[in-house]
Amino acid sequence: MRDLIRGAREVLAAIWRRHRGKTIGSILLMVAGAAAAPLIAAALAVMTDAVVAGDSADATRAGLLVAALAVAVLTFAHFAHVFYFDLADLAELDFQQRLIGLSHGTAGIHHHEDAAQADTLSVLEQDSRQFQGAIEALLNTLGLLIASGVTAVLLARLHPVLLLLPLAAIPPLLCGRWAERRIDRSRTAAAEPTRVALNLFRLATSADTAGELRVFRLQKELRDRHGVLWDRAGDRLWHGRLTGALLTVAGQLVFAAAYIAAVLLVVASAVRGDRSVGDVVLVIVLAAQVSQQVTQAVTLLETLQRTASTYRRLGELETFVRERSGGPAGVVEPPDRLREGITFDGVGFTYPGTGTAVLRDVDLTLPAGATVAIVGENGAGKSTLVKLLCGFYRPTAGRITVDGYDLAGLSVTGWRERIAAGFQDFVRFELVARETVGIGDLPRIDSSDDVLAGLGRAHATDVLDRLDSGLETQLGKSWTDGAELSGGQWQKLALGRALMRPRPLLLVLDEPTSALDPQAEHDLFQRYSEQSRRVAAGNGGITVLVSHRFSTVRMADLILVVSGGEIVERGDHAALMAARGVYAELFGLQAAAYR
Ligand SMILES: Nc1ncnc2c1ncn2[C@@H]1O[C@H](COP(=O)(O)OP(=O)(O)OP(=O)(O)O)[C@@H](O)[C@H]1O
Repeated sequence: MRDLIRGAREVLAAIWRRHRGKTIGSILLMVAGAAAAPLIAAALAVMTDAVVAGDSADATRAGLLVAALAVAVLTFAHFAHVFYFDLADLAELDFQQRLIGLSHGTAGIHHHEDAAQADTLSVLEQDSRQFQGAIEALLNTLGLLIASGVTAVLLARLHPVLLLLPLAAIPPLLCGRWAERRIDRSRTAAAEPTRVALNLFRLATSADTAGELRVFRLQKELRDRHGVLWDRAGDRLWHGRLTGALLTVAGQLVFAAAYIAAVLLVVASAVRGDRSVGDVVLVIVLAAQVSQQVTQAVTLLETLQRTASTYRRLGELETFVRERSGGPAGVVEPPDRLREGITFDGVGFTYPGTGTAVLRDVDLTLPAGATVAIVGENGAGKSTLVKLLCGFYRPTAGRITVDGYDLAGLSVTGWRERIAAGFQDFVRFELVARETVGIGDLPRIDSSDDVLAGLGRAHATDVLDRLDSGLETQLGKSWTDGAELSGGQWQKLALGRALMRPRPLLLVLDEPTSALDPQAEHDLFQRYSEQSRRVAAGNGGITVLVSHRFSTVRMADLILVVSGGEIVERGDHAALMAARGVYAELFGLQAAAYR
């Protein structure tokens, strides 16, 4: 029950936040329409008695009242629906914006990498389409309460025992709630196979995968796996829905028995002459309305229960995100320039939900103004170091300090404003080219000069030569006239985006040039590091580059070799070569391969 009230409160609060006038208007229409319905029964009874008594004036007046009430019910309901559609859109907008905030408005990304929370997010995404029904259900419930009140008064006037009739509504209500809970459990159980099946579907229908799927002849395999998962999800849903339907029917049967008893009670007393014909009409119509009200209540409660589950899930996810954020949000503004650098002090890290530390006892300083390269085998922990630097996760041991300030205590927004990053799995934002690059520094997105400067720093202005309208060209296959780019071209734009901010305190480049050829990558970083040294002399900014290409890495001021979650070697190229350790060996192997 608490869940139900919370769900109803959340929906009402959402529409109230978005549009008070429409919320009030829809409630008034609903109340008026709801009260009119049972009054029709009373007016019908008066009309019947007037007809039986041969009083044509009274019969006409009552008849006109019946007509007026019927018109009111129909028109109010119609206008109320217009409001529902609008309010449902507003509630959906409110919910989706909360979901976006939860999904990407947080400092950390742990909820995206936890399977259970990913399931919850996927169910919530689907649930965000249900507000049409939720708003209607909520307002209809308010109307139903009023209609039931008026009906109860009319029934009590006929015979006090008839007041028990709504009590017979309790079994169907309870059964309806049990049914909804059962269905909800089956939806949760089906969430994982549904999510994986949808991922497979996207994989099997995406243009990006077309080549590999053909070469490896994966079409049948994917279709089979997709089918198996879909069947598994379907089975779980089917059992839930079937049990739910059986429970609902059982509850309805109890009410049907009570309905028949109520009508028989008044008919018997009318036969004895204790009641008028109008009373019989009244009880038949009212009992039918009670039946309708009960059926409606069950359906409404099911819908409200579903809405309540949606908000419960949203609340659980919010709690998860809050609790796993690793402590209170930092408030200290980061410095405008770095004097000392960024220091890792005994840093260890274990991904949530796993038992193995992927970083152990990392002690290191990234000096202000330096270009730092991180190398190491796959899975060594390079990207994890980067994620900690960006503040996506907090260390599970030790701390990271920025000029002596604990990174965990720095304002997330402030830190994000002072860093820039380019990742290997960059996003192909299908916007116009200027925006695709410009979103790297939102306040300057409209400045073509600034966007060109970012592209210049990334040595990526040549991508524009292929675009009909230059910076204003719409990019992406989703648009009819959108220009499609090669993987390397998309990556160059992503690099331009990463370099939009001219003076970041920390620039992280996690294999951002993997789609470029080694020579192009080498040339790019040669020129980039010259520029960045000039900029770094001003604000002490640090560039961190993760790369597997030693020809690029060698120009860094400091090279870190990561292995098994530890820094096993550190120094510049000359020092590491002289040490004849892992770095020297790997450098020698790669150089020989290119010879
Ligand atoms: N979200 C995650 N949840 C659990 N474990 C993870 C997660 N991401 C990475 N790992 C594990 O952490 C370890 C380090 O991964 P990381 O991505 O930091 O390696 P990397 O050095 O960047 O590798 P690569 O060169 O392949 O990109 C790996 O063993 C990986 O399986």
